[in-house]
Amino acid sequence: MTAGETIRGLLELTRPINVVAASVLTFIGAFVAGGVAAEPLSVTAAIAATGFAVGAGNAINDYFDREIDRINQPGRAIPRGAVSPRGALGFSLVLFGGAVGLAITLPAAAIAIATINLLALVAYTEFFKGLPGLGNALVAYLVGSTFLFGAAAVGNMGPAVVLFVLSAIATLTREIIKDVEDIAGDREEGLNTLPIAIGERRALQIATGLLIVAVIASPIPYLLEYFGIMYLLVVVPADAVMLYAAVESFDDPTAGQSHLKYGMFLAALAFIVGRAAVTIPTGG
Ligand SMILES: CC(C)=CCC/C(C)=C/CC/C(C)=C/CC/C(C)=C/COC[C@H](O)COP(=O)(O)O
Ligand SMILES: CC(C)=CCC/C(C)=C/CC/C(C)=C/CC/C(C)=C/COP(=O)(O)OP(=O)(O)O
Ligand SMILES: [Mg+2]
Repeated sequence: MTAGETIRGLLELTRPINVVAASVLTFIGAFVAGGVAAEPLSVTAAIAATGFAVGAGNAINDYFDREIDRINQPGRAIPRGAVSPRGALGFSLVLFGGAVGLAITLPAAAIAIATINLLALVAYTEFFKGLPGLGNALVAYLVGSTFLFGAAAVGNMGPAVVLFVLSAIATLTREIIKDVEDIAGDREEGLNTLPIAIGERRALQIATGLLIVAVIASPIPYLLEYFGIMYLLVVVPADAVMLYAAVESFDDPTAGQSHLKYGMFLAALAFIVGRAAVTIPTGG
């Protein structure tokens, strides 16, 4: 294995797209709280802390999942031999250290969220992933919490709560679909995920029902005047993509979970566009 292949493998472990996406969500949390200009250093530290934390969480997940991934995802960095298990674990611990070093510079509420999240990231794969729905709910909380984390960094968490709920529900839907996709390896490893516990079709029905709730609730940020009409013009297509992806997952969970992620990214863009177009003063 060359040094270049190892470095590429380490980068892959972080899942850079997720690192960037989650960091953007943290920025959005601070942005909708109206505090980016007032607290640029805190916002920067929060964004960087999120990036380190997500990279660390993904890397340690692949470390703990290395046997499952030999079945489910043999092309990943550890199963294909680009990074050793010990190397992946050590890399994740360095990234966790970076997240802690940045998070402790933030206000108390942000430190509290980061502490909960960092502990959850370490505990997820070993203790929660194999519990029907609980592991999915924990990842959903983690994704949603990025909005709260960014808002807490600037001291105004109100507007971020709605974004927390919408993104957590959509993520819960996607996590259930991903468990349907991974059912073979998860069953081999004795994990009791939701599709294994209640059946694939029932799990997909629950996932789709949850997403419908989130889609119905998606106009709320506009109705609460957090976002302007531009938000609706972008979130409605995002809702359509997410609903299509959920229905698609009944026949093709791999395509469904992938397209659902695109819809979620478009919804995140709707949050940015919706807020940017608004001059409504934020409270607090
Ligand atoms: C109805 C409505 C308006 C919903 C809002 C949807 C929204 C904005 C969701 C945010 C989702 C997002 C952009 C998450 C960032 C990426 C991330 C950290 C995802 C969590 O990763 C866990 C996942 O299991 C990793 O697997 P994979 O994505 O396949 O690498
Ligand atoms: C705001 C702070 C301090 C932290 C944010 C933490 C966030 C947003 C985490 C996002 C969710 C995440 C990266 C979870 C890590 C574990 C993970 C990758 C779960 C999903 O993995 P599996 O269920 O094993 O499925 P795959 O590995 O096949 O994707
Ligand atoms: Mg995994």
